[in-house]
Amino acid sequence: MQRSEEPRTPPASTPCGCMKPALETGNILTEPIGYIESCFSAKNGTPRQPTICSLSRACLRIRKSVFNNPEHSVLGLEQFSHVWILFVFHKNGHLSCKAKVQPPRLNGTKTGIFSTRSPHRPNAIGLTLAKLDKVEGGAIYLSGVDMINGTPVLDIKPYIADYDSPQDLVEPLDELNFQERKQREWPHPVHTAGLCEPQQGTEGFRPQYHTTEGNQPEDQTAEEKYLKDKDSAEMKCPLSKCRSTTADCVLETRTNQSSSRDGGQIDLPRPKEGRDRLSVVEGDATTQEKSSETRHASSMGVSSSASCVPSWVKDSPVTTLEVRFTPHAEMDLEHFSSEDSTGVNITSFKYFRSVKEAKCAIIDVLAADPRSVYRRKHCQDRLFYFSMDTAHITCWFGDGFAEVLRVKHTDTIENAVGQCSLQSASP
Ligand SMILES: C[S@@+](CC[C@H](N)C(=O)[O-])C[C@H]1O[C@@H](n2cnc3c(N)ncnc32)[C@H](O)[C@@H]1O
Repeated sequence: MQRSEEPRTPPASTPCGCMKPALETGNILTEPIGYIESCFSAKNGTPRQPTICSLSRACLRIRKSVFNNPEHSVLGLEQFSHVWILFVFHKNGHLSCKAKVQPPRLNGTKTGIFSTRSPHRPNAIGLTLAKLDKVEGGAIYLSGVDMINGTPVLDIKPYIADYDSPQDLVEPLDELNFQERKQREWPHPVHTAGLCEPQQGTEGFRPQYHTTEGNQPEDQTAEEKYLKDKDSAEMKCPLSKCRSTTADCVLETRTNQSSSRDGGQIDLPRPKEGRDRLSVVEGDATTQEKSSETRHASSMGVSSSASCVPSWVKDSPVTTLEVRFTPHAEMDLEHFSSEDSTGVNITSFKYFRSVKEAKCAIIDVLAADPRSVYRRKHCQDRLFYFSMDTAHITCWFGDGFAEVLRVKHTDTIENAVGQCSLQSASP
């Protein structure tokens, strides 16, 4: 990482001479709330994002050193379907990072670190949205993860679509809107009271297009927010194809979330009530507010509640691969399943529930091409190995496909390695 003129750690004392507590300077000593137990033992072959492999499972046990009664800390969490996980990329190998990186999806082209999800960042912190399968005591069972076994977890937070997900997914910014956004002048700095405010840099500036009218989510009642969001979602969606589906999406989200909220402070209307309510609100909304919102949205090319991504994320130059299994590999996989004395089918997997699941997970991982850019470009003829659960997979890549050659139990691999080292150690 390059050194800048500024000290890396902000001074601990303020202009008035008083000492700033570590928290105020952004220096916090973290303590993992737990460590991930996951089906991935190494970085190689671990999905780059949680959405790649929905069958990748993990468990997080809240440590007793953090809370005497870990189960108290996860009370109510079971009512949510997904959770954000903040974790440390503890296997980065080094703490350095570069300002520009080559994300695998860009296949060699560089872009700024902060426009990527690269693990090699100034603070090696990862963020994953995982599916919450169940909560048992102080243990949280997850699926759709991209973290390796032993990953230290700093925090978990419930995923709340209303807060965390812009409702309308739109196409990438077209060139015209992109240029317009680049040239757009930012408003004057917003000065906040207090002696200890940041003095320089872009802190304190707010891009206009992020400013929304009215209250922040936390200040609103659930109903206000429901009605406003619903209203604006319908109004702002710039794509006609979104327009027809937005209402149902929004209602669906709320239907799904209503059970979770019943346990909390927020009480949302039931779907039917929601629909009835909707028509009333549409009539209530002031034309003035609507038109200014619409104008603002169209000047940006996107609505203020919409999200957009660059085309390299959406349509990566790296193609999805076809995944094949040799007959040998198919046979290997079958060996993971057997019948116990009572005729019940059992598997020797820890996380997968069947051979079929394991096969699906392997396909998901390989279809996304898990190779690094370097490997993709310079080591095409080399075998690729990775582990998932108790399976050690050997494969190779051809033009547009990946072929699984062998699937062995990790125990047999470890035994073989152990025997080799014993042999080489013997005189
Ligand atoms: C591209 S990162 C994305 C992680 C997270 N979803 C994010 O956006 O911050 C995912 C990759 O990080 C690597 N990884 C996972 N757990 C790690 C750990 N504990 N230490 C270092 N690298 C890790 C794996 O190679 C995985 O493919």
